[in-house]
Amino acid sequence: MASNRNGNGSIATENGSNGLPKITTKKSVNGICHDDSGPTVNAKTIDELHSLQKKKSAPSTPNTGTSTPFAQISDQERQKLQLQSISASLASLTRETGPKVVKGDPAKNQKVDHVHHHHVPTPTIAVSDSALKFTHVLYNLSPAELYEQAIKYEKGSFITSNGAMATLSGAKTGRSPRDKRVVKDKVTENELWWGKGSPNIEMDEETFMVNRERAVDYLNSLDKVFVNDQFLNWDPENRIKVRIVSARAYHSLFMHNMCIRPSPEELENFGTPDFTIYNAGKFPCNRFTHYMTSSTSIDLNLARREMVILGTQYAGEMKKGLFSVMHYLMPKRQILSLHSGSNMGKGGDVALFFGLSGTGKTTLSTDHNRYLIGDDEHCWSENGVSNIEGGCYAKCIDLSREKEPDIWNAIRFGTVLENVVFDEHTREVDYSDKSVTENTRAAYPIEYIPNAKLPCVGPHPKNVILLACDAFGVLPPVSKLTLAQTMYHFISGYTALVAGTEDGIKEPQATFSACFGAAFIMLHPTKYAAMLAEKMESHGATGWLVNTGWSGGSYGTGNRIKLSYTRKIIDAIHNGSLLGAEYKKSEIFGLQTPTEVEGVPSEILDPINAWSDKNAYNATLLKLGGLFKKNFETFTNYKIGKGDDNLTEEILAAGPIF
Ligand SMILES: Nc1ncnc2c1ncn2[C@@H]1O[C@H](COP(=O)(O)OP(=O)(O)OP(=O)(O)O)[C@@H](O)[C@H]1O
Ligand SMILES: O=C([O-])CC(=O)C(=O)O
Ligand SMILES: [Ca+2]
Ligand SMILES: [Mn+2]
Repeated sequence: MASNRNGNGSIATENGSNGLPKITTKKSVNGICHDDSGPTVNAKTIDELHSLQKKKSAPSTPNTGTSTPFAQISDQERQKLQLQSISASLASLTRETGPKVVKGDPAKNQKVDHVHHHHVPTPTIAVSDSALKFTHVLYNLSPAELYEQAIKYEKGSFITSNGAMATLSGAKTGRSPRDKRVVKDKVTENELWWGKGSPNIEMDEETFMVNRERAVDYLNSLDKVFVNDQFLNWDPENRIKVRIVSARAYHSLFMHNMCIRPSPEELENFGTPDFTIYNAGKFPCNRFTHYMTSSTSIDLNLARREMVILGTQYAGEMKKGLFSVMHYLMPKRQILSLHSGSNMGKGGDVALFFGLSGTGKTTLSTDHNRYLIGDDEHCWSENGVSNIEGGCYAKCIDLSREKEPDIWNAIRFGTVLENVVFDEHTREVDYSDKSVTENTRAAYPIEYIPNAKLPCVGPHPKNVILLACDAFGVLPPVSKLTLAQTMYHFISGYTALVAGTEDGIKEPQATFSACFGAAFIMLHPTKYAAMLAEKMESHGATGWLVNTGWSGGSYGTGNRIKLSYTRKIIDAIHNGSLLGAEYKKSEIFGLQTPTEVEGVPSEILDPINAWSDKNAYNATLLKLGGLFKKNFETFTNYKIGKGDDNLTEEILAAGPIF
């Protein structure tokens, strides 16, 4: 039983007189007793040990060349300018002083030496508590740092078994389109789309400033705020610099993942942002303020290049708010902004996937056999397509490893998992659980998808796929479109909205949303449609309508078309085989429907065959046709494109006829 550690030479045992091992210690050479002989730690105190654990981040890239305005300045000077810029973002516009802005975590109790504060001698009467206060800025933290912040300070933040960070977005688990307002001024009054059908609900400049000050005051009242400086758009000529000021590590990590991440060098030379978001999250707007109809307000001021968020913590609001900004800025440069996914085949063929929320943009653009350019927001310029974002935002309700392996594997360290339910002990996520919401989401950097195309740009699209999740179950699983039909369906933007993404919608229902994203467009839909028609025509792209919704009956009776069938249909579009298939023309909608698609049962290709009640099918088809017609009435007075009226007339004739 006696143990021997003679190999170490410090303790030897032998049986003593009482039967117990007798402990003898071997005298060491210098007379000092060691309890181990391994290498010792290079610290004399615990504090010293802790300081050894963290080494300074790699210093910013060496200053070579003189091309940048910052090239000649010292590190200290650059830090000062950066802090000055953030301080300017956070400055109150109604008070002359405060808060003082300092970089770093307040919990670390560092000495506040590099304070930036304009030293205007102020009469004592103007001194306020807010002027005396420090706001700590957590600037472009890393995912690991943001995890620690979230877990320490934000209730509902947990690490799941796959390494992702689970968070709760609070009372709002989807966007609030009825609370999104745009400042109507001399310029935007004429430039933007206002009135019926438009997402742009007006507010005035004065009210915007009231809300802005409310958000800034709230953010400054906190011990610390998060600031992200990042980019939008992978097209280097049309890149936009954005700054996001927020109250939560969750929001900072979400935007870290969703926007394009600057390199350390790009961050050094960031300068002044082109657009700033003030996200006050849970802090509500004031119902006594003009225009406010709830405690939530998302306010866009294009002249000031600012957005204010009050009373919602749903992170998608920031992503889609910036998308609206791009829908304004890009068309001014003759660039088309698109609510679409995009991927590219090995041979360089690019496809666009349009569709409203939940129709399959992310699911179908994430394709193991193709390069992912992006899953949700793109630009189409003279040079081809470019992703606006640096990450993906996938729905994860009922997510399965088998059906969506790349998305499944992208959920790991660094990924934000919104509103999912997990086992309290194992921390394994149950993707089928809708207890918090149906709209559970994963936000991950695009490089988490193994075949992401980096940089996220590609040549001109060959196929333009319009996705509709038809809850009526009467649209064919796939049809080939003429250019006029493509425009008709693009302007209509039909789907059966799947529950959850827009706050308050619980059941699928037929929805029309112009350009497959009326909630985000800023100009009249026909402006985007004309640009799309022009681009598709000059680059010879083919339009397709794919129903990712119901077959064999409406929602409730039929079933959603199997994802594996839809994937086969998409494959046949990509590889060109569907272009040469045999087609027949459908009733009412006049859609060209193939009679065969490899890997898909032919009886579902003509939807009537999948319905047992043919009369019900015909009645439902007519009903949907009527809804399309009625929706299109608002567009009949608009002309599309320049020159003659041919395209406009063709588009009007490309809808259902009965
Ligand atoms: N036949 C099908 N085709 C596509 N998606 C399907 C199909 N059947 C079921 N689904 C499911 O529908 C959902 C499609 O959601 P997806 O995230 O792709 O939407 P999205 O168009 O990207 O929306 P958003 O703009 O809100 O991000 C996924 O959960 C997917 O698993
Ligand atoms: O904005 C969101 O919350 C999700 C999304 O992508 C969309 O609705 O199109
Ligand atoms: Ca998506
Ligand atoms: Mn989207």
